[in-house]
Amino acid sequence: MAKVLVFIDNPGAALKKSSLELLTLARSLGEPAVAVNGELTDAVAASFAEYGAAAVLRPSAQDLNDFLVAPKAAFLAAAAENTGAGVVLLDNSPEGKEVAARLAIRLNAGVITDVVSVDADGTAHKSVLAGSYTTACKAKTPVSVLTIKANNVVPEPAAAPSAPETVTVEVAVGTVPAARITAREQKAASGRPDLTDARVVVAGGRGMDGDFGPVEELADALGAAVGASRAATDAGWISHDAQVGQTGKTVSPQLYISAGISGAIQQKAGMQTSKVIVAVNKDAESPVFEIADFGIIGDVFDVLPQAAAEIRKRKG
Ligand SMILES: Cc1cc2nc3c(=O)[nH]c(=O)nc-3n(C[C@H](O)[C@H](O)[C@H](O)COP(=O)(O)OP(=O)(O)OC[C@H]3O[C@@H](n4cnc5c(N)ncnc54)[C@H](O)[C@@H]3O)c2cc1C
Repeated sequence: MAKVLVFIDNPGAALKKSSLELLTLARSLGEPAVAVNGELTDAVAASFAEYGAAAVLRPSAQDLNDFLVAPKAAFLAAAAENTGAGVVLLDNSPEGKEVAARLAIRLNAGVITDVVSVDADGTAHKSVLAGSYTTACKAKTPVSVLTIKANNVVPEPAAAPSAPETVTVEVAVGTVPAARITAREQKAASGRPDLTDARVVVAGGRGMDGDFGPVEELADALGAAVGASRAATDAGWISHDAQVGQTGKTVSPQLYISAGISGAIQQKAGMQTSKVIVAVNKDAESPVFEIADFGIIGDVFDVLPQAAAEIRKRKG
């Protein structure tokens, strides 16, 4: 059976849904093992067993978080060699992609990013050129490194839990050329889900005219993350972190509500793999309606508050 290695970086107190998705995908491709950096809580270890991991690999060095990505790639390369993995799966975050690239160089492996699904034979599917094409691609190398977009796999525990063995992997951090982190500042938490992992995203554009209140109100009614077009972030109405699109974040939620956004190709590039797209725009000719599953021709300042009120009412 093919060996599949999943990289989980600093899982925290409990595994994120995107990590459970990686473990579920790994099981569909072969026998999964997990390389974990950072603290490993009992709850996280229990999830590894629940999701059928055969082994949990830990770095010998405890200070990987003191550096930028290079030592993490070194750890993962050693873990891949230890397990004989033919496929390595990482999340599709900017850091995940950078680790993937460095890992691929170390393993002489093909790397495919922005993957939305993987066939049993290792063929990966992704959309390219600002979402204009969907492609199927397969690495020709013995090892392939894939970064997987969140929200494209339904997390499912294994039929029977495993009893993963714990393996310590030697990582000589001192021999890896790496930049040391000298200071960190915690970002204020919004209380909303992370944009790239969220199951529901409510995004606003220039049509919000400087007032993101209705977007935030609807997002909170739905337990959603808040996104934005570049027009809105460039105008300073909301932080650049919220930008969705070619030069912003790529999201793939179950539901994407687009409010006062025209649907330019650079915006579509970041959200068109969403499962259901609902567009609210007062211009019936707006290109966003070409990709929307449901369209509401109306003013965001009428539609969004009504939707939020109705959702709150139904939630009780
Ligand atoms: C290299 C490059 C990279 C880019 N990267 C990105 C990116 O990552 N993400 C991104 O989003 N853009 C990106 N852009 C910009 C992109 O081309 C568009 O300019 C941008 O997406 C437009 O944002 P918008 O839809 O909010 O604004 P507009 O195109 O101005 O659309 C506003 C929409 O709101 C509607 N509207 C106005 N008032 C209301 C109202 N009261 N109620 C309902 N609807 C209303 C209008 O009918 C219109 O359709 C990039 C551009 C370039 C050149």
